[in-house]
Amino acid sequence: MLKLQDLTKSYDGVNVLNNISIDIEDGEIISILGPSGSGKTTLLNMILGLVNPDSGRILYNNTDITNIPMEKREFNIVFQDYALFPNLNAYKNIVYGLRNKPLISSEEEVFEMIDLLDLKPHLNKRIDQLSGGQKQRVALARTLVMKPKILLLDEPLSALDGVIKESIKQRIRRIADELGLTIIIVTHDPEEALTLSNRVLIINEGKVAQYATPQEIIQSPNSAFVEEFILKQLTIKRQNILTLFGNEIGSCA
Ligand SMILES: Nc1ncnc2c1ncn2[C@@H]1O[C@H](COP(=O)(O)OP(=O)(O)OP(=O)(O)O)[C@@H](O)[C@H]1O
Repeated sequence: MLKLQDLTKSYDGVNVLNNISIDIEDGEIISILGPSGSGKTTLLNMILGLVNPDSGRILYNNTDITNIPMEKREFNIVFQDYALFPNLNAYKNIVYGLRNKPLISSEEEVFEMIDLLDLKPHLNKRIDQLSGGQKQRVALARTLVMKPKILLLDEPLSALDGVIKESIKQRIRRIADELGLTIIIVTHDPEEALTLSNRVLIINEGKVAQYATPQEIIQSPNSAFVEEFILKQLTIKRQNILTLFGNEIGSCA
């Protein structure tokens, strides 16, 4: 279990995160959701070990890891731009991290991951010959063969279009189910957070606005902010679709 206890952070005297305390169970998919500048990436980087909190603690399986450096935490992140090596083909990207730690995944395990992410037909392609969704899957495979204890994803779906988005969402769910892996995702899209996660952490101005299951958030938003920010966006989306259908029906008549 990962426990964040009273995490607080300021930059240049400006408070960015304020007493963030949540528990994350093993195998859960958690989304961190909030408006731009609310502190989502700062919190993700704190869990990863890239940013130190000013105060508070991070516990992993009851061990205090607050001062443990990033490489020793054995968590791993897929960045928004995938950060793949353009001069290597897809397969070489996937196994890159194993060159110094070959015992982490056997060749059989690497190919199981390639199968899980449906990458076999693309292994010999250069990165610039891959679509956005294929690049995302290569980035996921490259990270997963290193068997991270926790997988962090920074806006994993924002660059993908609708159909590919749904397929990557399904794969992320399968990875959590089949590997029992804890996955923490940063997003600013309420629909993505509510449809993908077991629990959603909504942060606003550096504070926990609500931390609950998607169902609880939809049925009982605990503040005007949650209702406005989250539910209003979904309502607007729904209205836009209904309006579109209305116009189409109108134009057919
Ligand atoms: N290294 C830094 N130095 C100074 N200020 C920073 C630094 N990193 C982040 N901030 C500030 O902290 C606040 C929160 O930033 P953060 O990137 O965590 O927000 P976010 O919710 O991820 O935003 P977005 O959705 O736009 O990516 C912002 O006001 C940002 O300008």
